This record gives sequence, structure tokens and C-alpha cells, in this order.
Amino acid sequence: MSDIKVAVLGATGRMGTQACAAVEAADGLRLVARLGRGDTVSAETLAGADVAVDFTVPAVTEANVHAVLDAGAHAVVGTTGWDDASRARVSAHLAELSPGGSGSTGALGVLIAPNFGLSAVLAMTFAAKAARYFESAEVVELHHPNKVDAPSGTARHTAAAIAGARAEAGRGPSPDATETGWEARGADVDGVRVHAVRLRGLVAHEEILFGNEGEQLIIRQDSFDRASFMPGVLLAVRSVVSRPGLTVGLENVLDLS
Ligand SMILES: NC(=O)C1=CN([C@@H]2O[C@H](COP(=O)(O)OP(=O)(O)OC[C@H]3O[C@@H](n4cnc5c(N)ncnc54)[C@H](O)[C@@H]3O)[C@@H](O)[C@H]2O)C=CC1
Ligand SMILES: O=C(O)C1=N[C@H](C(=O)O)C[C@H](O)C1
Repeated sequence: MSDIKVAVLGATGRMGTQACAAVEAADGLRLVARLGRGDTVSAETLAGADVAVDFTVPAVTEANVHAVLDAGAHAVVGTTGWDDASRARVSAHLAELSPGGSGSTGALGVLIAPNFGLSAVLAMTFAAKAARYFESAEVVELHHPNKVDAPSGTARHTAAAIAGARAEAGRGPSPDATETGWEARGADVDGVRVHAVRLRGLVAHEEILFGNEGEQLIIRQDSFDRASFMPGVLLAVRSVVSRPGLTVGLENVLDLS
């Protein structure tokens, strides 16, 4: 079988640098393009890539994905900043390119993963399972101080999954008597409070707290090094070529959903 040709967008960034090195060291993958700020994304600059991996910034990631699809390549996206509307536009674009349906031969795939770390993917999965059993749920994400967005994409994905599980179980809002000082209670993501810490020395960490009368469950994951994301990135690249349509979350590839 021939190598999967890979382009990396945001190639000189913290994640892009590691992704390039991981692709170069991986069996069956071949790095064919490194794109950075100021480079146009086109069939020409992607240099025949089968898959483009995006680790750029929230402001440009959606446009990059549309350009990648127009160039005829699959996309693996780690960049944050996605919402229902941007995901729907990508789904519509995929449907336009493959009107025969998601099973069409050669149909393109886009895999957006808020977090490629196994510990984070498992933490989110466990949190979604636990959510229905607890009265209270809050999320704390902790990151390096160079991160430009808050709360993290991982925390948003976690909170949305918790909110979905609570709604399905018929649970109302977490009890909270706050009357003043709402600014100290974190962001509201689908009714779940999310707190963002930025601290020198940290990389990427998340704690999910659940409470009932007289008991507490804390699920915590830590990425101490960006190397922790690379097995997930490589898995996503290998998977997306045979996964037409839009997939959100590595848990789907790991069969954890
Ligand atoms: N899904 C996951 O597992 C992970 C996701 N991330 C996310 O990945 C993204 C990148 O994170 P880092 O590498 O830490 O950031 P970074 O700031 O180190 O790298 C971003 C790169 O994008 C480039 N860039 C900026 N504007 C661009 C444009 N218009 N076109 C092309 N490239 C452009 C920058 O020059 C820079 O090289 C963030 O959204 C972050 O939250 C980070 C770690 C893990
Ligand atoms: O910016 C980061 O560093 C990270 N971003 C992603 C996020 O926002 O969830 C993934 C991980 O937390 C690291």
C-alpha cells in the first residue's frame, strides 16, 4: 500500500512542529508540505497531500478546511474555535462534494478532535458516563499561559457532553444559590460552569468535578508534554482516509462513543 501523503498547516507552531516530526517518523506516512501563516491553502501548496492536518488558530481553521476540501484532500483538525454553525458548514461542503452520500468511493472526510490525547479522550468519555448520576457538575481546565482561547476546546466538548447526558436523564441545572459575583463562577457552556486557569509551567490539563450529597467524583487528566497528542494525531490521519463525512471527537475512532 502506498504512503499517505500529509501536509501540516501551522507547521511552525507548538503543535505543528511536533506533528511534522511525528509524521516524518511514522511508518506509512510521508510529509509533503509544511504551511504557515501567509501561505495560501490550495492544491498546489498542498503538494498532492491526501490529508492536511490543521494546527493553526481559531480565526482561520474553518477557511483552511474548506480550502483543503476544494483541493481534494481529507482534513484532520486539532485547532479550537469550532461551533455548531461552522461544523454544519463543513458538513454541507462535504455533502456538496459527495452528493451520492457518505459511503461514496473516494468521498472526503474531516475529523475534528478537540483533544488528541488518550487521557483527555478517556476523561471526556468517563465524564459523559458519570454525568447522569450527579446533582452537580463543573469543569476546570488548566493550560499554559500562551493559549489564546478560553475556555479550551476540550472543556467545551466535555461540558457539552455532560449537558447532553444530564438532559437525556431529565436532570435540571446544578444547584447554585449565587446571587452576586457571577463573574467568579466561570463560563456557562450549555448550563455547565467551566473555569479556565492559565499558569506558567502547565501544558494542558482538565478536571471534571461531580457532586452529590455526601460524595464527590473527580476525573482528572494531564498532558505534561505535547508528545501525548501525537499518537492520536497519527491515528486520525490513518483513519480519516477511510472515514467519509464529518467526525467530531477521537472517541468515535477509538470506538468509545
Ligand atoms: N486537538 C488537540 O489535541 C490540541 C489542539 N490544540 C489547538 O491547536 C491550535 C494550535 O495550538 P498551538 O500549536 O499551541 O499554537 P501556536 O500559536 O504555537 O501555533 C499556531 C500556528 O498557526 C500559525 N498561523 C497563524 N495564523 C495562520 C494562518 N492564517 N494560516 C496558517 N497558519 C497560521 C502560526 O504562525 C503558528 O505557527 C490551538 O487552537 C490549540 O488550542 C493544541 C494542542 C492539542
Ligand atoms: O492550546 C492548547 O494547548 C490546547 N488546546 C486544546 C484545547 O483547547 O482543548 C487541546 C489541549 O487542551 C491543548
